[in-house]
Amino acid sequence: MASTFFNNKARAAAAASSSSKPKVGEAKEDNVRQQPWVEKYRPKTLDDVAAQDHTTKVLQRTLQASNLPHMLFYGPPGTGKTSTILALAKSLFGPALYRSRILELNASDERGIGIVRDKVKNFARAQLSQPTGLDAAYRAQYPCPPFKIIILDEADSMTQDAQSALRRTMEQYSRITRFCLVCNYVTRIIEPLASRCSKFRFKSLDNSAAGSRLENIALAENLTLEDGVVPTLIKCGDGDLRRAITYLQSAARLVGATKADAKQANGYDDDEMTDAGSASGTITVRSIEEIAGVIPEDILDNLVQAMQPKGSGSAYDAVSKVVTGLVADGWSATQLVSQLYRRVVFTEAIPDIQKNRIVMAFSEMDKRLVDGADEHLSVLDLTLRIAGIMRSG
Ligand SMILES: Nc1ncnc2c1ncn2[C@@H]1O[C@H](COP(=O)(O)OP(=O)(O)OP(=O)(O)O)[C@@H](O)[C@H]1O
Repeated sequence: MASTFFNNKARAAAAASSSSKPKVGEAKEDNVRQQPWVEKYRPKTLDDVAAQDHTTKVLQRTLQASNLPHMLFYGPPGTGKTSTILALAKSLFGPALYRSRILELNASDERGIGIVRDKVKNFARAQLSQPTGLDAAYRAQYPCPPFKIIILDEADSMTQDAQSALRRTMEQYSRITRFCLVCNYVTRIIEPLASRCSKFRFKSLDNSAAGSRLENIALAENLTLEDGVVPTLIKCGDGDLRRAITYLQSAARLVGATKADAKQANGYDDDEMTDAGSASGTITVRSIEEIAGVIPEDILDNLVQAMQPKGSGSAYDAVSKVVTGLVADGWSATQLVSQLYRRVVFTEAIPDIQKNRIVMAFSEMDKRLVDGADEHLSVLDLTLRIAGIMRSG
């Protein structure tokens, strides 16, 4: 099973590193190495934000005018929403004022009505302290406008009551406090709140923007990539750059583990790394797919084959056998649903009228899985329903 494989690798890497004595400077280097790359390569300025040109252009203008409206950033995960508001806030206030002028609440904070009445309101109404000790050069670089910013990340997970309570606070203290709501699903933000904000839509990164970002990271980290790794990362990331970067870092760790194993087994020290060591340092397409939990095409072929109409008999035995095997091998139901979706919906072989019903079955299954239904039963139900639809002609 994929996860066991990686756990063993991770254990081997940990064992290898704990048995060797750290050299001077290694601990610090390790900290840098272990820092999540999504943070390390988070855009620092608006110019660094890739593929959201319209949004960054408008925000550059507000930056020059130093006057922000309340804002609502929405769009798919990992497309730069949080990075953009953080970069904007840093450009407005600089390091000296950033902490006192920004309140950032994210999904790990409780965001019921209590927190809006308490933490958010208290910060929103607090008078601005006059910045002291900022020299002319600092003021020339950072506009330091006379307001604070409250960033509510994942605002779509706020309760309706909490969102309603926010309306009044937004209005009452707008002179000294601006809000930036960040969310994936704009429809989950109540209309009176949305209408108080300027809306900015973030789109999934196109392949070339995501690809060049990933290539730059690989270059900066001195990684060797097999042909096809970047397109595979883009495919597995599915428009989410955060996910693609995380897969790349996991694969690089695995390569690190392989090098450590090789060094330990062969007794080489750092300066004596051989060709064998560097060859094992190449990141492969398969390693990315393993990390992403991508189900190999031949396994998916078997499932699709079992679902095909054959004579008048039931598909149950054939489908159930493949699904039981998939579950026993530990493949995630969500992954299976997403790969199967692409297979079934993009094929020409199924008529549109059937696809219509199949898509309905997928959407119901997606909801069930999000609600925590049993994975085995859900996948079995979905695949049998699709088989039934295909048989019904
Ligand atoms: N447009 C982008 N330009 C450059 N880097 C990006 C971009 N989008 C995402 N990234 C990378 O992905 C990481 C995550 O991005 P970010 O947190 O801004 O996404 P998000 O849209 O706020 O996601 P979520 O909706 O899940 O909160 C960043 O640290 C950065 O490395």
